Amino acid sequence: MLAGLHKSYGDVHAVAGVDLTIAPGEVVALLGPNGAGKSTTVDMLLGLTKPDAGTVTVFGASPNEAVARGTIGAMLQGGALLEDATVGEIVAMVASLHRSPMTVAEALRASGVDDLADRRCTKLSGGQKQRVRFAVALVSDPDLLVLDEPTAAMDVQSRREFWKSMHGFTNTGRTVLFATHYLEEAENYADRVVLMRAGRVVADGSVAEVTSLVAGRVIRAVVPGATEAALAALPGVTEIEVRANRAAISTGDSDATLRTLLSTYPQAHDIEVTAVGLEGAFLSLTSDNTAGADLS
Ligand SMILES: Nc1ncnc2c1ncn2[C@@H]1O[C@H](COP(=O)(O)OP(=O)(O)OP(=O)(O)O)[C@@H](O)[C@H]1O
Repeated sequence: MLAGLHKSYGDVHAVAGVDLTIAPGEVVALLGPNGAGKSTTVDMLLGLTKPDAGTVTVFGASPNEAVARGTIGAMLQGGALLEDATVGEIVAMVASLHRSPMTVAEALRASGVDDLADRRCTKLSGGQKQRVRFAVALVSDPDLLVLDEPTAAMDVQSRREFWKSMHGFTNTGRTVLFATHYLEEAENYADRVVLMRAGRVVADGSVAEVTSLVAGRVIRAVVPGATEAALAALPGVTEIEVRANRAAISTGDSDATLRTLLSTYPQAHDIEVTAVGLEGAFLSLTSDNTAGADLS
């Protein structure tokens, strides 16, 4: 779907060779630190930005054709809403631009704003505005929904409700690509995670696959008498962090590390071993000294 995409802004190579094929029905989370190139990728997918090189195909058509046919619905960061119109009027106006839209009532219900139909957009909270943008994205009854940080302005409760609405949409077998900074949203709602850094895809797979790219576990313990250098020399250790008197020992082989730790420092206590989660994988794979890893 996205092949060999490149986009530069002056000296900034915002997207530096992205290839991504998304199968119908997949729910894909696009993750990456600020400036990784997520929004630029989304903008090219929607035909809002022209790539310097590479191609974008959406269900066999160009992005502009797909948007015109209503096969893509998009919800962008801070997309403008007509201030003087009511929620119902805005959704109806967008519906009128499409050939086979949902009814306005359906779109409002599916995005959880049916009680706000008569409210003017100036009178909406940030989270409510996001849900109206969601209704606008849904009303064409798209096969692919593209969302750029959809829950950015929402509180915890609104986010939960938003994802409940989304679930109703994805249950019907539609495809979704969403960019997010909330790792738990990727963990909870995506079938697949695409992690970007500096304009490239550095990991692509299920949450379990991406997490397992960062081999290892973290052993936390109080180890009286041990120096940082001595702990770093234990087998399998990749990183050491000591805070107060507690060491966090990252390791690619927690069994070997722990065996040697206990035989060398039998006085070690308060020992905890935890797996590196998606957050650990995210931090490790997007840090400056990491080479790319692609599971696809
Ligand atoms: N219109 C533009 N003009 C100049 N530089 C741009 C433009 N749009 C994006 N960039 C630059 O391209 C790079 C990628 O930006 P992009 O917005 O795609 O990242 P992102 O991953 O979406 O970041 P964020 O998480 O902060 O939204 C950044 O360095 C950004 O400053």
